Amino acid sequence: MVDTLTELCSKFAGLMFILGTIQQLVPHSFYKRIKSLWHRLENYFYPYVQITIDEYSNDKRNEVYALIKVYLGTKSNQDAKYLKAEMYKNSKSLAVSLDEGEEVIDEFHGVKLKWNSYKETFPDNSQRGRSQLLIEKKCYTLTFNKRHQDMVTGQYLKHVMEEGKAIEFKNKKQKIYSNDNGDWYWYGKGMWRHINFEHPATFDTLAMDPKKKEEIINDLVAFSKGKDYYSKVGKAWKRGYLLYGPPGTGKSTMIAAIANFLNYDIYDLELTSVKDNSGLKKLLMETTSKSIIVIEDIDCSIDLTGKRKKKKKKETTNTEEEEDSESSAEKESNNKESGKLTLSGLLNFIDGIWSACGQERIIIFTTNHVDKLDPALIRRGRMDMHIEMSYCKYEAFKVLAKNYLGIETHPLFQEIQRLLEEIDVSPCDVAENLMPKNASGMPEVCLNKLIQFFNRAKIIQVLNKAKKARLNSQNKKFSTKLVKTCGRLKMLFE
Ligand SMILES: Nc1ncnc2c1ncn2[C@@H]1O[C@H](COP(=O)(O)OP(=O)(O)OP(=O)(O)O)[C@@H](O)[C@H]1O
Ligand SMILES: [Mg+2]
Repeated sequence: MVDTLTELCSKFAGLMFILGTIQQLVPHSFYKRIKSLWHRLENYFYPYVQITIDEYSNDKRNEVYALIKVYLGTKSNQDAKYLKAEMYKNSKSLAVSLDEGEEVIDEFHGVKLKWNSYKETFPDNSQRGRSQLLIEKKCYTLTFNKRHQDMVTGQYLKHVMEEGKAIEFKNKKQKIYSNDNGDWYWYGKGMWRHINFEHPATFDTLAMDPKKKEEIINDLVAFSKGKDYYSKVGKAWKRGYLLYGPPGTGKSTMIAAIANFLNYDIYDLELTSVKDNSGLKKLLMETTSKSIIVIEDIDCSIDLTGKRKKKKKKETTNTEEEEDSESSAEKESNNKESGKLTLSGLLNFIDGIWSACGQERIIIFTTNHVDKLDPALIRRGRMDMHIEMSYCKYEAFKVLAKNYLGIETHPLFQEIQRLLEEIDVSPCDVAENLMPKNASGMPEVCLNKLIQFFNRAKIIQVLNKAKKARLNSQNKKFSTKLVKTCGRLKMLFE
């Protein structure tokens, strides 16, 4: 097909020249007839249209050209002989593209489309007098049959752009941003500074109940594919997750796993560095789509409950929904009066009208004390999914054993399972004990070390319970003795 096309092109270029000559020799009416006949012939013999996409348009890099380049890089493997490989600054992997002079045939809905890559060089006339420089002009051409013009301009080019964007997004290096500007080694201007995000956590390495994990993954997939759904129901395309649980249970690790799963950037929002509500709004406006905004340890970041508590005292009969929304006048006076960050400012940040200034965003709060948080902050709709990160149970232990020791079963697993049912230990502690100190005797050595750790933890937990029980004891003399004994025993085991 391609050879025939090229041949036809050169023949018709010759015929165009003949037509030009005829125009000068014959009367105008006769020429018009010839021309109309010519068009019919042309459509019959050469029914093709060509679209050219230049690398630069109005002296600016043409984004369409860049996306086509990315798209054709994935199509070129079968047809083209000469390819180029380049490493871009913010890309995770090498980008392959068509070399100049190459061509690729793409197929869309059964229609064949021909792409060509060209490069022209010509002298730069603006540099008169000096040794002349050469200017390079690159472009792609897309050639297809005229009868598919609507499909190509309506659907195919849109498809190329979307695919190009998706490939570009998959290859981009993730970044983590911070508003804590005290750290000089972060890059960038404006309110956020960034560095590359290279955390290795994934859902495969995250130790937790497999059912819960699957539920979270499904939720994330539904969210990332939910563009049409969100616009259909009229909701801003964002989702809130509250991660709560004791220290070392994997809340921060989960955030890294989510970011890696979706390939999103992270905005680590340090509330103590935010001056006031308008500062928070500005920060929000500087975040991009496809990102995760994280507020870690929300319970101890800042005292956000004061104002609301006062308000709650005033109101006795309102519903929760009414409690959430302060009247705008009251809000304004609150902000002006204090000139600082308030709970209503944070609520507006999460789901006020400004929160829709970017799309496809996830907001995550983490806390060790979920009961300390203002209910308005974490109500469903704001924090859509509440995820408890709990102490390590047997299923989670198996994931850690696989990650750290590369084993899926072992005779000592039974003992470990029994102990895990009796004690509360964080995955962080289990992981620490599974880390081999040297290569000898693995994995036996590590598992035995873990069992010892569990036994110690069990005794400490029993002693702690006994200590607490003293409070309820009527016999003061006995309880004081018990506390002393517990304290001594605890010291032996810690
Ligand atoms: N569920 C888990 N799966 C895999 N590794 C975990 C898990 N929980 C903890 N770890 C390990 O323990 C370390 C600490 O975990 P992490 O920082 O995620 O805990 P956290 O819940 O955020 O704790 P904190 O409440 O103190 O912030 C991690 O580096 C990771 O190696
Ligand atoms: Mg953490």
